[in-house]
Amino acid sequence: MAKRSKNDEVLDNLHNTGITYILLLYVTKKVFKMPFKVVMIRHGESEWNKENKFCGWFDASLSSKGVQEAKDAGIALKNEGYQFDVAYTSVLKRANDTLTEVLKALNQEDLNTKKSWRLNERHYGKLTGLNKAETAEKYGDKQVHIWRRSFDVPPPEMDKSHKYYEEIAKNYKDLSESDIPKCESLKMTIERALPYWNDEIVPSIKSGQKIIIAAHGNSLRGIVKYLDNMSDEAIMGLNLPTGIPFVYELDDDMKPVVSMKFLGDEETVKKAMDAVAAQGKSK
Ligand SMILES: O=C(O)[C@@H](COP(=O)(O)O)OP(=O)(O)O
Repeated sequence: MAKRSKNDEVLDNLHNTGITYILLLYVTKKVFKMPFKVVMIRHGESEWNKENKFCGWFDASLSSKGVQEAKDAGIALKNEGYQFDVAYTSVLKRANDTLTEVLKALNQEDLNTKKSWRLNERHYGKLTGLNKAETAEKYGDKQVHIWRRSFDVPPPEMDKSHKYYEEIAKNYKDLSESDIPKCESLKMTIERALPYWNDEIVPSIKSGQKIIIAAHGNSLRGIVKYLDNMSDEAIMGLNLPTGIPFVYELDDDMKPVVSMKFLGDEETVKKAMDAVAAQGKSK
């Protein structure tokens, strides 16, 4: 029999420890019915949130307030003892930079991070770059509410002559032209985000990895609608605040045991949600 080296023994031990760990995790979860915890966060305030502009796939940076919100979110998570095994985010700077600040606060700057355009904000089409309150003055509060919050009415399409078309398209050279939306309703956003949730994120949750998702108002509303099985009407009333993490606890079938528990006091969260709702109203 070939002589086994010290390295072989160390590798065997590591392997066995890994298997024992996974088995223990599985048994503990089964016996004590421990749910899986998932943290989600909408990015901190962006420059375009600050200017109250429809942003969508435009790659706006965080405002200084947004950077601070992200740092505070990291501290709140740290105080609750959170550590993660993998992070998921969109390909947009405002979500990436929020995640970076959160991970810095957790001393986890080098965390395995996966980015996908499927977690991007919904594409706001022709509305991209317009001020939300001015658009409400022009088209009426009701129409803007439909564009912002209806389930399946998309905003008007962005064509190639749009001011921001090139600036957005240059970042998606790897996507086929048919994959780049011209506009998206929440329904269309869910249709492209859910395959990523089911094929990439769910297997990672089920394997016991602790995960955080840093994304956007509407890509997260889409995931929340799906998880909580919310009706098309109910989702219209949900406005996610910037930079406040929220936690889901999911059972083995990925059904929520605890839904959307914010790491922040109730009044602050409510105020921030009301402020997001008001962004689409004429002054
Ligand atoms: O695209 C945008 O303007 C906002 C959401 O806008 P509303 O749907 O709340 O108007 O997206 P985010 O700041 O989360 O990336």
